[in-house]
Amino acid sequence: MPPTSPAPDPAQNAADGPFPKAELHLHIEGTLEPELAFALAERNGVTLPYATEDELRRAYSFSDLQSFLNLYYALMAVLRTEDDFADLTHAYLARAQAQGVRHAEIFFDPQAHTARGVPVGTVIEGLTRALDTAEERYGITTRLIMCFLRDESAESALATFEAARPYLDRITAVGLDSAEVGHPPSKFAEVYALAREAGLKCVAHAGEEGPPSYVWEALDVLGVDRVDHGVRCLEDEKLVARLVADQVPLTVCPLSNVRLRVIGELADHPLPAMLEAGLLVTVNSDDPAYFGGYADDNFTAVRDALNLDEETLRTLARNSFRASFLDEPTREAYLKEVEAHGRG
Ligand code: HPA
Ligand SMILES: [Zn+2]
Repeated sequence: MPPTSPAPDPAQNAADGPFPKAELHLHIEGTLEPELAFALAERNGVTLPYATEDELRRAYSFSDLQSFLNLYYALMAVLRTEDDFADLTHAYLARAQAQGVRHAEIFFDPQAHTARGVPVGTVIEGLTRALDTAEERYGITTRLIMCFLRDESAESALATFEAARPYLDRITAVGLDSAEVGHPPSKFAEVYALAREAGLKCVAHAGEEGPPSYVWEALDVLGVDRVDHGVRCLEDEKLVARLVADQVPLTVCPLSNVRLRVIGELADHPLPAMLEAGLLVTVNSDDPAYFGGYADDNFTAVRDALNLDEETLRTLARNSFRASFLDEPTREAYLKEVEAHGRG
């Protein structure tokens, strides 16, 4: 099946097109667009509880993180084979390319698939088959981040890590996602220690719906290299000081924050205050098929809602590469592209 065609917005940014950027907070399962969901459902003989793509789209109205997760996990029923995961990834890469994404560090949720009888090897082989073509076909370098579902047990995370051991050479980092409140980072101290011992980087969702104490735990118990979301850090002055002092990157997802009601309106988003405080903030799309926009759609939305100027967008683009897990020469090459963008 060919990847779905990208839907670029020609009005974006100036004549130079979208800023070159890295996407650091992107759940590949959250890029499953309704048309691909229906196509895969048909291919795999899966019946979706929605008659049409429009009916499915009408379900994209969320009251909080859990209400989104319920649909996110339900739709994954259509992802069964290596081809499915490869097609999903090609569709994302084509869209990302049109949005100026030059580097993508991509989350996946193995437990959401193994729980349905899809082996972790099928998932990783499918994803990496597409990712192995990404540089040549789309001009995008990539990394893969394996996430543990925090509302599952610590034992399940450990078993997942062991099942993925044969594939660790394809994986750059581990992450932590799903329902946050009631599932603090410290629950996963043991599996994060194993991941670090195996030479992996560590990230974790914290401070999206959960309190600042979860961000402290992600830093001090899990030893994360980046915090995903982290917007609730602003409730704790000492935490902000720590994040600034150590320049711990925060992968903020503005359209996601509004759709999941973490923030009232985009115009009230604390992104400018976070930049002003000296935090190493990046802008990302999280689950773009569900939240109304891919990487540059998020850049454009915050620019318009918060009146950000070109130099602030350049800072966000620069931060995205600074916060990435790229090797230094590649990072420097991308940073040069950011500086040159829009300057003839
Ligand atoms: O925004 C998110 N938060 C937590 N878990 C998730 N899994 C997919 N998206 C998210
Ligand atoms: Zn996320």
